[in-house]
Amino acid sequence: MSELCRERLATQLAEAVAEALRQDLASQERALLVVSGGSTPVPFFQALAACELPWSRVEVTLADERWVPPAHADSNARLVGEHLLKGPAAAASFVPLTTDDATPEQGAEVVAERVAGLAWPASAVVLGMGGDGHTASLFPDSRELALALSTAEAAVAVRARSQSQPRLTLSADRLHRSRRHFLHITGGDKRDMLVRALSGDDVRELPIRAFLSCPLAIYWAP
Ligand SMILES: O=C(O)[C@H](O)[C@@H](O)[C@H](O)[C@H](O)COP(=O)(O)O
Repeated sequence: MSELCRERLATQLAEAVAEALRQDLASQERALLVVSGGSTPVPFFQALAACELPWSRVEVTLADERWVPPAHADSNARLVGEHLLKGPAAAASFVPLTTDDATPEQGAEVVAERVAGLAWPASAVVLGMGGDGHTASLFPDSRELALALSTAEAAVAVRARSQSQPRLTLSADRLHRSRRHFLHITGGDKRDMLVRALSGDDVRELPIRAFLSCPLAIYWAP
């Protein structure tokens, strides 16, 4: 049952995001979509790839990335390439968050400049959430969390004990620069975490809270 619910949720989210892009493309030449990685988005990516859009006018980038080569199994760029940028959607302009530098600290400035040049404000930012209340790579156990929550820079290198790889995340400020925000989560544990996040305001404890004070379309299925 939950599988069917999650498929329907993914389709509904894809239709909402496609409509957001269409609305903005009616009045601007290019539109930006920011998506998250992980496992939850896969059916959403597949449903969105099937949507009718002027994909050549759509820019796609990530809310965050693991600092691994694009061909690595853990790469979010690889995930987007395998599930979203297929068929007509392959005409979209994908902007990765990694460079050839050995560390995200070395590559962060170049990535920040690359990201800053996109069609902000985004038409849509689609966030996920981890079981620890993180979103993008804004991790409660990261020493760089305070910086990522406060900087005006577009991208920040982050490391977290809970994560096996260093990361590059868009800053909270940059992720807020969108006309629409969506949160895509599934299952009881994430529902419970969202309830907990909604009942407090300490962003450093649960970074998803940084996005609970703006309009947020929550797409949740069991
Ligand atoms: O790079 C990542 O992993 C994501 O951007 C991350 O923020 C993700 O949205 C959450 O960790 C939820 O991941 P799942 O969908 O796999 O639970």
